Amino acid sequence: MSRNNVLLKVILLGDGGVGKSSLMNRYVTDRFDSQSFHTIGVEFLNRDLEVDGRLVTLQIWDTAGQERFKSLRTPFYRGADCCLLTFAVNDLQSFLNLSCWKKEFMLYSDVKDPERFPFVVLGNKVDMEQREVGEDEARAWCEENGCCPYFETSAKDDTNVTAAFEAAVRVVLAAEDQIGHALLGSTIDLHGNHNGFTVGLRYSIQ
Ligand SMILES: Nc1nc2c(ncn2[C@@H]2O[C@H](COP(=O)(O)OP(=O)(O)OP(=O)(O)O)[C@@H](O)[C@H]2O)c(=O)[nH]1
Ligand SMILES: [Mg+2]
Repeated sequence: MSRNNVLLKVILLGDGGVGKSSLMNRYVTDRFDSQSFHTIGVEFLNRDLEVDGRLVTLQIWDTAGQERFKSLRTPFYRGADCCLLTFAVNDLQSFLNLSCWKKEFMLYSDVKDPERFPFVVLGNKVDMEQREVGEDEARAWCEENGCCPYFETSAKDDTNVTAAFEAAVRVVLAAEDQIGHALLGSTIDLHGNHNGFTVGLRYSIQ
């Protein structure tokens, strides 16, 4: 891949257990683990892709959703190009908490243009029969919050996972085309073996 790739940082936020790590792992490694581990701190993985003829390295930052790890995740919000607000459709509280996640992101990310910052909302675990959040309800929240794109996903069944990450790329590229944001390929070496890292550990969800 050319050295002039665009490097985009997207960050997954949402309550513990909604499936952030599972979505990232499904997208990057095409695997799903039903016995997942809570994330502690942050992890990231890179995936190269082509969207609408543009080569992109998507750097996906996966954060710990549990409240007690707040101080470990917030330092990594800066520099994000898009925020993927995630809830689980079978967990009403995780949906109600989307506003808190958005606020936390805005507080710590220090984005230059808060009104225009791109968010994408993911309603995960659509494979589950017991829903607590309807699609209409979720879409209404997105409408009221900057008309952000909404995707109903399943990391387990691989439903809409690629579509959601590609949508994140599209909204960032569209916004950057408008403001002439700098390409980062010349400042970061993406050609080594540094395809991801972990800050912290994981532990088993009981
Ligand atoms: N049925 C179903 N289960 C899922 C799905 N995505 C994740 N899970 C399960 O939900 C649990 C939590 O998933 P994680 O990906 O670890 O959740 P997380 O949001 O990363 O949680 P934290 O790291 O604590 O913030 C695990 O048991 C996963 O296997 C999905 O789409 N469908
Ligand atoms: Mg996790």
